[in-house]
Amino acid sequence: MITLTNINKTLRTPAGPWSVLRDIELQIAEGEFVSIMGPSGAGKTSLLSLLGLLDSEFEGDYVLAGKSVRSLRDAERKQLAASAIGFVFQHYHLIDDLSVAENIELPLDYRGVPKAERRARVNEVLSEFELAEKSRWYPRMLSGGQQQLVAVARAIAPRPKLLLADEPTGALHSSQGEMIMQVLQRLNQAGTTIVQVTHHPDYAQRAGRVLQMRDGRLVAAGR
Ligand SMILES: Nc1ncnc2c1ncn2[C@@H]1O[C@H](COP(=O)(O)OP(=O)(O)OP(=O)(O)O)[C@@H](O)[C@H]1O
Repeated sequence: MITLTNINKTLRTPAGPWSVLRDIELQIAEGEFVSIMGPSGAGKTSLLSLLGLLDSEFEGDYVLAGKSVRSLRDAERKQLAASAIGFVFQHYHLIDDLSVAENIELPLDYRGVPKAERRARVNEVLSEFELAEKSRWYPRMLSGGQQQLVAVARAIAPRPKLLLADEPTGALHSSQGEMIMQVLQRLNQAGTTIVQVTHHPDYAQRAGRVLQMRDGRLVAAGR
C-alpha cells in the first residue's frame, strides 16, 4: 500500500539546513499494523505527515495505493487523502466552534456520506468511546484526554483504508489507552492499514512490526 524510496527532507532553520528525514526506505503492505518509535525530534511526526499527504515538500518517491504522490495535482492529492486516510494529530486539531458530534461528523460530510448514515456513525463512535453524553459539548469543555478520544473517533468514523495516528494514547489514562489500542487492533483485523507513532513500548508491540527512528533515519525494524 505504501512504498517510500530514498526519502529526504531538509528544512531551513536560522542555524542553517536541518535534515528531518534521511534516506528513508519503507514498504508497508495493505492490512499491516506498524508502530514507529524513537526519541523526541527523531522525525516520527514528519514521517507521518508525509505519509498522510499533509506534506509534499520532500525528495524521493512516495507511492500510495499504486499512485506516485508526486505526479498528483493538488486537488487529486487532497481527494486521495480525504477518501482514503484518517489522521489522528498529536495535538488533536479539533475545531473549537464545532461541538464534539459536529467535529466527528465533518469528515463524513466531506466524503459525501448521507445525513442519516452520518448521524448513525457519529452515535456509534460516541458510544464506543463513552462520549455520548458530551456530544453537544465544545472541545474546550473537555479534558485533554477526552479531546484525544474525540480526535481518534473523528479519524476512524469515515472508516479510512489507512489510519495514521500520532501518539493516539499520549494524554490518556491507561484504561482509555487500552480501549484505543483495542479499537485499533479491531480495525486492523477488519482490514485497515495502521501506522501509529508511540512512546509506549507495550502499545508499540500490539502492531505486527515496530520501526525505530533516530536523527531522521529508520534505524531498525523489529518484529
Ligand atoms: N517546521 C519546522 N521547522 C524547523 N524544524 C522543524 C520543523 N518541524 C520539525 N522540525 C524539526 O524536525 C525534527 C523532527 O521533528 P518531528 O516533530 O518529526 O519529531 P518527532 O520524532 O515526532 O518528535 P516528538 O516525539 O517530540 O513528537 C526536530 O528536530 C524538529 O525540531
